[in-house]
Amino acid sequence: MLSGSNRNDILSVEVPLGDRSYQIEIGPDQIDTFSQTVLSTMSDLTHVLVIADAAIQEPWANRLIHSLSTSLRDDATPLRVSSISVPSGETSKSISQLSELWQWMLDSSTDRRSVVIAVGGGVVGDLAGFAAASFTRGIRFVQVPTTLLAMVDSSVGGKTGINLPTSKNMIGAFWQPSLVVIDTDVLSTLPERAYLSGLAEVIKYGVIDDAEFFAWLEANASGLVARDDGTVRAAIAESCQSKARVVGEDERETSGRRAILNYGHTFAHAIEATVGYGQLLHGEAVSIGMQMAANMAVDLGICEPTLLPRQTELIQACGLPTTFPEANAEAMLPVMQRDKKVSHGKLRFILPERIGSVRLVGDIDPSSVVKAIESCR
Ligand SMILES: NC(=O)c1ccc[n+]([C@@H]2O[C@H](COP(=O)([O-])OP(=O)(O)OC[C@H]3O[C@@H](n4cnc5c(N)ncnc54)[C@H](O)[C@@H]3O)[C@@H](O)[C@H]2O)c1
Ligand SMILES: O=C(O)C(=O)C[C@@H](O)[C@H](O)[C@H](O)COP(=O)(O)O
Ligand SMILES: [Zn+2]
Repeated sequence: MLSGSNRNDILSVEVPLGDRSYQIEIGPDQIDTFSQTVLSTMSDLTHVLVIADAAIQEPWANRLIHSLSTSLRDDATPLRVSSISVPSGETSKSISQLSELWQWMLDSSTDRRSVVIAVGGGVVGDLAGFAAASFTRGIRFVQVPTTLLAMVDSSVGGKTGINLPTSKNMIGAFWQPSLVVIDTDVLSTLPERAYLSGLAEVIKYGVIDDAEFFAWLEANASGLVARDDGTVRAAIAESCQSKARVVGEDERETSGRRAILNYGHTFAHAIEATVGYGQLLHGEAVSIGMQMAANMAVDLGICEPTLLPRQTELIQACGLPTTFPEANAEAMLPVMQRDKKVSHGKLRFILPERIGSVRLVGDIDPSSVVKAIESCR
């Protein structure tokens, strides 16, 4: 773990994807020197398109834009910088918002050498990433995540996209960023609820992939909730390492390995869609979804008995929900039928066997699904 490192250290994690490999730079004080980092990765850069969450335009996006517009390239010419802000919240992952971005990109004379810079949480990262993936069939993009959730999960791995009214992330593309810059200082303005939401995906890595990390989280939950600097950076680095490893093994979720990152998500996405996007934050829905999945695994007799109480205790210690009284199995089931893991019309779930190990389980009777949902009401 990284807990002993100096505050000013920048830690680099590589996402290993052959000639599309990229770095994740993790550490403080990176916004004001952002242009140097980008130009050292993309020396041919002439035009950047900054797409930012409206809530963080001031101060973070404006500081990053200042860094870009005041720097010169090797040949002493300035970068051309265009910028736009996107309304905060899940409802911006929509076709109408995407369409606005496409028009703006066209009006800004975007060409194949332009680069999109996504500055925000998972909403802006997914939306701007898909705008980059689709405009002129794909231009480069850089992720600058500003929520904990985006730092530990959504900015890494290249899943980009938007929602349909009843289906999360149903339209999108695998489109890898060229670089991910995680400036941990930006977390200082993140509201409590959004911060805690990110801890759900951190806990997920412990359950799916790393029992030692899970035990570390149990021992450090209070430091994480209190945003202790070293503890937070260690959790981000460990999470990025887990995600980079899994994505490197199965970039497009074809072998089944990457599907483990979907632990709790079949339930979570159905909750988000049925209660209305934005009512619950993604991480809150994932916490409840992981509880439903663990209950299902216990019910099917495939799960070691201490997992559920340990997972419950850690989720609660991180200030996240473990129950959801409004969960409506009747409404959720048809939405779950459109989950991307459905195969031959059958639902498949990532279920835990023990802390640090999960597997993809198919052919589950709908009555077990209903029981799992009701176990968390
Ligand atoms: N692509 C992937 O692999 C992947 C992985 C996980 C989640 N996701 C997606 O990510 C989305 C959730 O992301 P999120 O939790 O970051 O939500 P979000 O992007 O909606 O951000 C949460 C809130 O924090 C605000 N905010 C962002 N940064 C801030 C800062 N530094 N200071 C103050 N306020 C700030 C935003 O305005 C918003 O209100 C969901 O759509 C989910 O489906 C995608
Ligand atoms: O990167 C992945 O793979 C994930 O599944 C990460 C999830 O945390 C994330 O919420 C993702 O957007 C879900 O993707 P989907 O394919 O189930 O829509
Ligand atoms: Zn998720």
